[in-house]
Amino acid sequence: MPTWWGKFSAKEDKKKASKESFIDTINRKLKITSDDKSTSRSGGSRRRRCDIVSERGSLSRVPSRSPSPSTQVSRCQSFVERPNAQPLPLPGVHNAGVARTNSGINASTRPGFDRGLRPSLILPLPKPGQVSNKLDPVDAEGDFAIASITSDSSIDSDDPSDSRLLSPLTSDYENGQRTAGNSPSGIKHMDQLPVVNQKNSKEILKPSNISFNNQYLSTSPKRGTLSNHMQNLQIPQRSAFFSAPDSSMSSPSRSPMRAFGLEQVWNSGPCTGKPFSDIAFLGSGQCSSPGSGHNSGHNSVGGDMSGQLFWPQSRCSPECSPIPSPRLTSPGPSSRIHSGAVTPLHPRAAGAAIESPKSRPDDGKQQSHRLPLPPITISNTCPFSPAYSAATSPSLPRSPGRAENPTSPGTRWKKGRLLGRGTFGHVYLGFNSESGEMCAMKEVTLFSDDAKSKESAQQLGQEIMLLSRLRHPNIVQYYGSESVDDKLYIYLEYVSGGSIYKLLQEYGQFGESAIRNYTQQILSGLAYLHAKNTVHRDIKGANILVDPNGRVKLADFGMAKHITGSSCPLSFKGSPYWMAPEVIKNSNGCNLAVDIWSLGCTVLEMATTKPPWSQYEGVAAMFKIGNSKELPAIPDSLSDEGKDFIRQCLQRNPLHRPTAARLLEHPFVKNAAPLERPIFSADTSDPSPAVTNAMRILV
Ligand SMILES: Nc1ncnc2c1ncn2[C@@H]1O[C@H](COP(=O)(O)OP(=O)(O)OP(=O)(O)O)[C@@H](O)[C@H]1O
Repeated sequence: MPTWWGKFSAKEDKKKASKESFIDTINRKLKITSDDKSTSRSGGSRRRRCDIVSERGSLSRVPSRSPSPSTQVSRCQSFVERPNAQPLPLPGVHNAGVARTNSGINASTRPGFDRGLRPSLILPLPKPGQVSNKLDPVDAEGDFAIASITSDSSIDSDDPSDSRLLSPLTSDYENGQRTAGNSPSGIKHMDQLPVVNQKNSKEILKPSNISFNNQYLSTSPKRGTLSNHMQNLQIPQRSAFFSAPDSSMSSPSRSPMRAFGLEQVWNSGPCTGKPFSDIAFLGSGQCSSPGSGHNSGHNSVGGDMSGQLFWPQSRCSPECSPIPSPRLTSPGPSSRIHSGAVTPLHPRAAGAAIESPKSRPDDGKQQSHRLPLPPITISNTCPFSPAYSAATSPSLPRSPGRAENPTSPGTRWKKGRLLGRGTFGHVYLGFNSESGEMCAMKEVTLFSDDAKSKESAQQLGQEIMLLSRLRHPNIVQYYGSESVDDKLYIYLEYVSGGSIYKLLQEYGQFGESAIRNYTQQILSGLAYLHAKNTVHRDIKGANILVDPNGRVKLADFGMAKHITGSSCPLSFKGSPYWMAPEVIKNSNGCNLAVDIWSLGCTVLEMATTKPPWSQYEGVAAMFKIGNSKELPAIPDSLSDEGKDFIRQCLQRNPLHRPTAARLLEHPFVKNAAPLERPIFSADTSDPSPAVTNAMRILV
């Protein structure tokens, strides 16, 4: 006769079996080594010291940060790329340790998986001659573009194939890109990027000798010219140890939500109460505001899932927020899941960190490639003006042919205040004193003695590779890059309004009109991207920037991937709350459709300030996304069109999700009214109603 206990046990067993099944799925995907973890932890504290120094040297206001007991950082990790997976612990086993707050439990004291997760995969550093006989520009480029050691999809690194896929919209920008050139004056190709010196593990990266497994890469869209551009940059062959986003070696990234490993899942808050971690990669800032547009990078909590799978309970202002860093309290929405080791602070880190943010000394330059000139602003930049044309880019890199000011690039762009911190480094405002123009300078410090740095270099290379091929008003424009000492600078279009995430934190949820408009612009960017067979894989509020005119720009292409097949094995990448179920479950699907799911989450984020299922934490959230058949709650305040749009995006079967181009026809975005912005007439005899009203009040 069954007892109450027997019934309870049966029920529990059933639940457990369900969880185990889900966990097994994750387990197959996530395989990380404890070595990485310990490295990351030890690196974390050092990283903090570095940041302190760095922040002192910066003119930017820097948010105060409390010490984080957790230092583990990880980067996106594909499950399938971890051949030596450790078995996942069952959720129930560790639930006792679940805590949302910073418990102070650190890696060394945390019981459980650390001991069980012995390093099972130690990837060797590349040897100088390792792949010298495998030089294949196509593959090399592909490696950079795919950055996946497991993907079946081949990389179509040249754009001719892309052009065949271009929509009319795409073509406009593609043409623009080609006529203007991918390499505006002074823009540094990948072949000019710093090279990881593999000969001496202690040696700082020198621009002249960066090599990624002796393969070369060029951002040039023309393969035929690769050889002419590949003097310096060498990239890893496929499956080499530093295939950035998909590599089994985690990136030093700080952004927590992009990638994660099993260990992180189970050592995360829900399981252990482990607080959020910092990332120890030099140059990667300790942002305090998750996803905030300024000085926060986005949130980037370190790699542990505790930092990745908690929705922030408190919000921080973008700069110098008095609120404790979300790293300590929550991972922030833009966190990516990470796995693997954290780069320890390089001995030279402090020196590098204390440099003046005001300007870069020219005498330290290893290379003096001509920098791209600041963008030329052209008229009609307001996307909401009736005359706005999608084919009109607000800013274009100057013509490569311009010969003015052939001096060192450092004399043109001066590093200004800190705009934000991301996975790979700090983003500063760049100012050209000659022209008065601005850009966003992403600064990354590269060291050769750390696998994560190398992986970061590769991932940045991928981002550069992808971005340099894109030209669209709703995608942040890449201007170029250069190396200075052991730093790599990437120059991007400056988008001053910050991220959607930051705006949501500061001003609350958006009205439907703004949501429609922003969604329409995001979709335009996605339709362009998808037409080029490129999937962003990290669409979320924190990665979408807004300029003062309300123009929306997709940013942060560190997770993006160019695919040629109709589908390829999905990598476990992204930010969990925005991650499509098929990604969590690692089932086959249409890769491009993962962005559509994330877009649906982002629409919900704009409407509620939070992504769906943010009420769940850690594994529970992933379980919900991956296994539940439910739709997340859609606010009643949204119109029926809005609700339908979200439902279309959040279809669990990726094949059922409409394409971005199709969604542009959805009434929710098709009927989007341009945001009103009063344009004052120069004729003072006819003041606008707003001015009249203000004068009336004053009188
Ligand atoms: N073009 C830009 N204009 C203005 N601010 C920017 C720009 N690019 C980045 N930022 C700021 O810097 C922060 C970090 O940038 P970004 O997200 O590109 O870095 P990342 O290292 O790729 O981040 P992640 O941690 O998501 O990988 C952003 O949140 C934003 O605040």
